[in-house]
Amino acid sequence: MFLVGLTGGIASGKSSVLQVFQQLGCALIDVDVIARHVVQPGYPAHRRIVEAFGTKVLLENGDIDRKVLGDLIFKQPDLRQLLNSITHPEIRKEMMKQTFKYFLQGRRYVILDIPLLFETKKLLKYLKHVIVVYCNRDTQLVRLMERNGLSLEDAEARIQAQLPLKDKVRMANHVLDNSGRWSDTRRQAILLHMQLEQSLEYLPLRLGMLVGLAGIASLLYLLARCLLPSP
Ligand SMILES: Nc1ncnc2c1ncn2[C@@H]1O[C@H](COP(=O)(O)OP(=O)(O)OP(=O)(O)O)[C@@H](O)[C@H]1O
Repeated sequence: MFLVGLTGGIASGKSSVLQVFQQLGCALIDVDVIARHVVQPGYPAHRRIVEAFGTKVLLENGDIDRKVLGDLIFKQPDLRQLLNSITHPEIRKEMMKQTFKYFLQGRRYVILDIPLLFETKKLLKYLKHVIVVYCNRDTQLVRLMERNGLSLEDAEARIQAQLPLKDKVRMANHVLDNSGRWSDTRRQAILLHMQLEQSLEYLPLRLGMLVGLAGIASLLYLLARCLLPSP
């Protein structure tokens, strides 16, 4: 099995593209979903966030108020770092669990949806391929304003807070251009899936695992022969 990162810019079309991969039956790990999961009440990250930021970041039902927390960290990088230091280790643990589950299922590749892959860089070393969902800046701006009901100024500020999409494109192995019609993007995603599914890059890890298991089985057999009395 090998890991494929999927990233892009805000409102560039990552979630839409992921839905195509999902419809094709691909194994997906959605880092945003995990990030929401690990801060639910009762989880260690929830307790540590309340200790660090106070009860003002809580909704009445005890959930984290993502809007309040998001506004807080958007303007203060040191608070963003503090939040990351609480949530990232928990997110990584859950990602490893899900990756292992897919490995046991015999999947050839797994797509990890990591919106800020190039900004944080932490997971890059584990990825065999990186897909960037690109769209030109004007299209991105319009889609973001429409989807989030933002003013031009606010939408620009949010795009500005991320690495420019053009730089991400330069660091990608595969670029899905989502500037045009959705049917074009969908076709690009299907072709890429076929290419990844046919790749033999899943073999080294699978063979390594088989060799490892065969080694352990032989060792157990030899041990049993030495330790058990012969008939
Ligand atoms: N090719 C397309 N044509 C028209 N609209 C599109 C196209 N692709 C995506 N959209 C729309 O653009 C918006 C942003 O797309 P999407 O939510 O998939 O982006 P995203 O990269 O996941 O965003 P974010 O990271 O901000 O959550 C959505 O409203 C989506 O319906």
